[in-house]
This record gives sequence, structure tokens and C-alpha cells, in this order.
Amino acid sequence: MARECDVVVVGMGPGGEEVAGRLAEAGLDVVGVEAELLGGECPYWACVPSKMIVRAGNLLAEGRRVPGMAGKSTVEPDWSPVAARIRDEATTDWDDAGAVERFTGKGGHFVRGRGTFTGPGRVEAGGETFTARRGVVVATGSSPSAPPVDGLDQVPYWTNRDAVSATELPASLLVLGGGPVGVELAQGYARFGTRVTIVEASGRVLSVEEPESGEMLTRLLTEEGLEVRTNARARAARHENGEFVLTLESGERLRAEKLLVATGRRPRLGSLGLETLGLDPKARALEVDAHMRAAPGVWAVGDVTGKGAFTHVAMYQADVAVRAILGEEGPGADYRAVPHVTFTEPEIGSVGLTEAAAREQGLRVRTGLSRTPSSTRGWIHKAGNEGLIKLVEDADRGVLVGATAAGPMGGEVLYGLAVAVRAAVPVATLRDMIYAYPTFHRGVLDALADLGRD
Ligand SMILES: Cc1cc2nc3c(=O)[nH]c(=O)nc-3n(C[C@H](O)[C@H](O)[C@H](O)COP(=O)(O)OP(=O)(O)OC[C@H]3O[C@@H](n4cnc5c(N)ncnc54)[C@H](O)[C@@H]3O)c2cc1C
Ligand SMILES: NC(=O)c1ccc[n+]([C@@H]2O[C@H](COP(=O)([O-])OP(=O)(O)OC[C@H]3O[C@@H](n4cnc5c(N)ncnc54)[C@H](O)[C@@H]3O)[C@@H](O)[C@H]2O)c1
Repeated sequence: MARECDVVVVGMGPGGEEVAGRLAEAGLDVVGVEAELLGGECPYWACVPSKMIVRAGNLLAEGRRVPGMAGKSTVEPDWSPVAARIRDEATTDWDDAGAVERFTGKGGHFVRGRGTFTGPGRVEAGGETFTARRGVVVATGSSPSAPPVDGLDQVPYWTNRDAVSATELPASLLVLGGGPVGVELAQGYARFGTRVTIVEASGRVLSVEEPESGEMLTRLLTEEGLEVRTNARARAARHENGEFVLTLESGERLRAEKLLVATGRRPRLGSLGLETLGLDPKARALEVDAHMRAAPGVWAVGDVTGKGAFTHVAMYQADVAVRAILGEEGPGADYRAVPHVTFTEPEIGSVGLTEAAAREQGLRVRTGLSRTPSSTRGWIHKAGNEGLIKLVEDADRGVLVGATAAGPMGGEVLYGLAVAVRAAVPVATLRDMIYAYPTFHRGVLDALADLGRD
């Protein structure tokens, strides 16, 4: 017999967990279905452990900067405290008992299992059938997608999951893909002594960011000792004698002990029974309206929506969906100012449109750029001071539509710029503000001066 409830949430990553927990707290009878670990990719295999690697790598890099500025230093990297911290502090050895307790403590009903939709409001999971009076939420996230490289599917390559749970460092690592996953992990591993080669198909790493950011990061990673192959595409992959061999389209062969494939992620929409809800399981992403509705009685949040594969987007959408499901008034989702930060050193933060995207939209664009080393704070900081601020103005409206803050604490500097883009603060007001001296964010003033005026 089917068990009745108000809402079934399928997939309990950051998006689903937030929706299910909030609805349960609001007094609804909520069933949360999770195939793996309650919490999803972010806390166990993505954001949190990767940032622990980044933090540890940054400590090593900062230690190496002591000579010439503060005395002498000897830095001896040791991966074991990093692996132990990820196991013990971040993931409790990949155990979600605490998260399950938090959810059930809010009154939610947790089901471990793979959920499938079998009709409007109907979900099968864990050997039971659930019927939801108010509706269902699709929050099944994304999984890594590998490119069609000959032989790749036959070799034991790493994904982010292997890279963040490794207990030993490989001597060498090939990283296929220079997006955020690739560059964060590549730099982290390299700082511990792994010989890292990044193979990136486009002309620079972080190709969706402003060219100035990708070019700067490509140069800095190279100066740090990583090999960065841009405009390089893999043609074939093999694993022989304990080694990966990647053949590039140029015919060149690269070898390493491990191969990390970091070439993007694809929404998990297959084998879910979405067709029984009138939705297309072959779509690139689930189409949702501004209130996260994919169909009558069906809401979707997180990576499945294709609106930006970030935890903060999943949680923002969860907030919108919760209001919609509870029938509360409130604004729909607004993606004009989605901030994101790649946690390399320097951090690359950006919000809104790049210059190229703004021009594509037909805007009359003005840009302003400042370089961190030539700001007072950057000059004081000296070692490790690389960075830049780039502003993209809609010159007709006199407001910023995009911005980049790259450099030491670039992700924190980004905050003010995200407010400026989201709230459409006039550039004239930004110019008229007082910026604390000597901060990194004072670089915004220099970039504003570079914007030019009519
Ligand atoms: C290495 C790495 C680092 C990242 N770092 C950051 C970062 O610093 N900041 C940031 O904002 N974002 C980061 N991200 C992105 C972030 O992890 C995702 O955007 C976020 O996890 C998406 O949340 P979600 O709820 O949509 O899906 P997911 O976290 O993917 O969770 C979906 C859940 O659904 C479950 N599921 C799937 N199918 C079913 C089914 N049929 N039945 C039951 N359960 C199912 C899965 O097991 C999973 O637990 C990173 C990603 C990676 C790979
Ligand atoms: N700090 C963060 O917020 C953070 C960190 C990691 C991941 N993420 C999220 O996870 C998503 C997935 O990240 P990702 O880095 O895996 O994907 P991505 O799509 O952002 O980048 C993939 C890169 O691989 C390259 N590529 C694709 N096919 C290739 C091939 N055959 N050969 C060589 N290069 C190839 C692409 O040109 C691109 O630069 C991101 O979109 C991001 O939203 C966020």
C-alpha cells in the first residue's frame, strides 16, 4: 500500500536537503529520498574537501614565501593530515548519520534508496511507494561527464571523488580539463609535490571567465611549476604498466601515475522516470519557471536546473521552491548576479556578465581594469599579490552588469561588486563612495577610474 505524505524530495544534496528540512520544519509531512549520502556531493566529495586541500596548499605556498620577507622557512609537505582532516572532520569517514539525525529531528522521514517517479505525485524508493499530496521535488544533482576520448571508458581514471579521498599522493597527475574542478585540485596537488600537467581544450584555463583571469591563472600555475597545455585535446587514453598514457590530437603522448578527468558535469536526469511526470529525461537540464516549477506539482532545484552548478545556487533555489510549495508570496529566482569563486590562489571571483557576454547581449559596454600588484595593498602584500579587478558597465544605464575580483581574498572582495550588480548601484555612486585604505577592495576605485566617462 502506498504511504501518503505532503511532499517527496528525491535527491538530498544541498538543494534537496534544504527544501526537505525547511518544509519539515514548517510542519509538512516530508519524505526525503537519498541513494548515497544525505548532503550530496558538496560536503563529501566536492566543495568542502576540495577547499580543505586548497587551504592546506595555501599554507604551504605562504610558508614558501617567508624568505625575503620575514626570515627563513623550510616547508615539508605531508598529505596525511589533509587526508585525515577530510576523513575525520569533513566527512566523518563518509558517514551521514549526523545529517540524517538533523533531518529526522526536524520531523522528516528519511528513505535510503534510489527514487523513481512512477506517475504524478508518485515515487518508489526503498521498496515502498509514496504518494505526495502537494507534489514532488527533483534534486538529483549532477555527475561527472567524460569526453568521447578513445579508450577513456576502459581505464581507471579519477574523478573528483577519488581526488578528494586519496590517502596517498601520486608522483604525477594528468588533469584533463582546466575548469574549476581541474585547477583547484591541480594546484592543491602540485603544492604537495605531485608533478601536475593540465590538459585544456580551450586557449586558457577557466575559459568561461574573463580572458584576463584565465590568462593570469595559466601564467601563475606555470610559474608555480605545473605544466599547462592549452589548446590541447586528448585523442586516446590507455593504462599500461601502472601508468596512464594520454595521446593528444597533436600525436604527443603524456604519461602519469594518475589521470583526473575534470571535463564538466551533467545533470542526473536518466533512469528517474521523469517521463511519467511529462518531463524529458534526455533534456540537457530541467526547465523550471521563476518559482522552480518544472510541471504542475513538480519542482526542481540545484544542478539539475542548469542555472549554475554551485551550492549557493541550489540553496537559493531551495528557498524559492520552499516559498512556492508553502504557497507564500515572494520574488522569483533572479540570476542576474550569480557570484562564483574558483578557490585557486589567486581566488578568481566573478559575478554577472563577462565583457564578451555583455557585448553579445548588444549592450554598449565600457570596461575598467586594475591590477592588484599596483595597488597600495598589493604592493605591501608583495609575494603572492597577483590579482585584478575588472568591471563591465552597461554604459547606457550607467550600472555594472558584471565584475571580476581575482587576487588574495578575491572571493571576499567580490561581495561588494555582487551587491553593485544585483542592486544596480549607479557607477556614479560607486565612484562617490569611500573605500578603506589600504584594502584589496580599493582596487575597485582604480578600476572605476579606468572605466572612462562619456
Ligand atoms: C570538486 C568540486 C568542487 C566544488 N566546489 C564548489 C564550491 O566550492 N562552491 C560551490 O558553490 N559549488 C562547488 N561545487 C558544486 C557543488 O558541489 C554542486 O553545485 C552542488 O553539490 C549541487 O547540489 P545539488 O543538491 O543540486 O546536487 P548534488 O550535490 O549532486 O546532490 C544530489 C543528490 O541526489 C542523489 N540522487 C541522485 N539520483 C537519485 C535518485 N534517483 N534517488 C535518490 N537520490 C538520488 C545523489 O546521490 C546526491 O546525493 C563543486 C563541485 C565539485 C565536483
Ligand atoms: N569553486 C567552485 O565554485 C567550484 C569548484 C569546482 C566545481 N564547481 C562546479 O562544478 C562544475 C563542474 O566543474 P568542471 O571543472 O568539471 O567543469 P567545467 O565545465 O567548468 O570545465 C571543464 C573544462 O574542461 C575542458 N574540456 C572539456 N572537454 C575537454 C577535452 N576533451 N579535453 C580537454 N579539455 C576539455 C573545458 O574546455 C573546460 O575548461 C562547474 O561548472 C562549477 O559550477 C564549482
